[in-house]
Amino acid sequence: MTTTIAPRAAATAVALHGVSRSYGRGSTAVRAVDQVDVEFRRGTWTAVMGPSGSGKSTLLHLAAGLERADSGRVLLGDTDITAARDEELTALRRTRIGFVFQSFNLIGSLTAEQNVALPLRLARRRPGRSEVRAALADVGLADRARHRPRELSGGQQQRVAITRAMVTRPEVLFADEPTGALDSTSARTVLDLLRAMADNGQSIVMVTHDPAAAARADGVLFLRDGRLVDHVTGASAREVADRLVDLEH
Ligand SMILES: Nc1ncnc2c1ncn2[C@@H]1O[C@H](COP(=O)(O)OP(=O)(O)OP(=O)(O)O)[C@@H](O)[C@H]1O
Repeated sequence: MTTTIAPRAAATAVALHGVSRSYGRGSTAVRAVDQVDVEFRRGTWTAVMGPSGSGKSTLLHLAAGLERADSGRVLLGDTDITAARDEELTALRRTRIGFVFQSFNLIGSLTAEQNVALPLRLARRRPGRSEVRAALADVGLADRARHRPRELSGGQQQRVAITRAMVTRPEVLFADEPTGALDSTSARTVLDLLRAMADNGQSIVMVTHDPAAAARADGVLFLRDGRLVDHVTGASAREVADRLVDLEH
């Protein structure tokens, strides 16, 4: 009989070890992320919060391989992405990572289904229309497949953007303020979708300013001045808001 022991890294979707990133030089240098150690566990949804300029977006970009660390190591599963060459990083971002933005970043001249099919085309896969339609139907947009972004509400556009990010079945979905441009009803629809995805085992890392959004995640990390200062699980929106106010003073 063979016993398979899962490697330790299998439980970790993304890990940052001693990661730092500065911008500028000399007296104007800013240490946006300062010696951060964190592990994002597979199948969990983590919110990243902190005052403005605390390094949230930089941390997200480093974890997603959109920016390179000055020092330290970033591991996606057991792949050290800090050691990856540019073309490896590009390939990895196309296949193993999904990213959604506050401003949706859909291509205005393409329909919803063409936007969703794009990552498959970039990964040189011929997208089947039924696969794309089914993915849109899963997020309640079966009847919007032929619409262009300007013909969709903000919440619908963000659901298309999430579907596009997920179509390659990435190991981790990164989201930078995914509800920042939405009214509260649309925001709730998007958060419900992210919650359902996490409940299905999707790893999600999300930057947000909204305590109500953070409270939907499994855990919340708090940054201040580029450093990780706290981690809470099971906190209510009020508790998250209170913690944030503490950090801003
Ligand atoms: N490309 C850049 N060039 C120079 N400085 C930068 C750059 N990107 C970020 N910074 C600086 O790094 C620090 C962290 O920025 P970052 O955008 O990561 O913070 P944040 O917590 O996401 O902020 P916000 O909540 O306002 O979006 C800030 O002081 C910012 O001015």
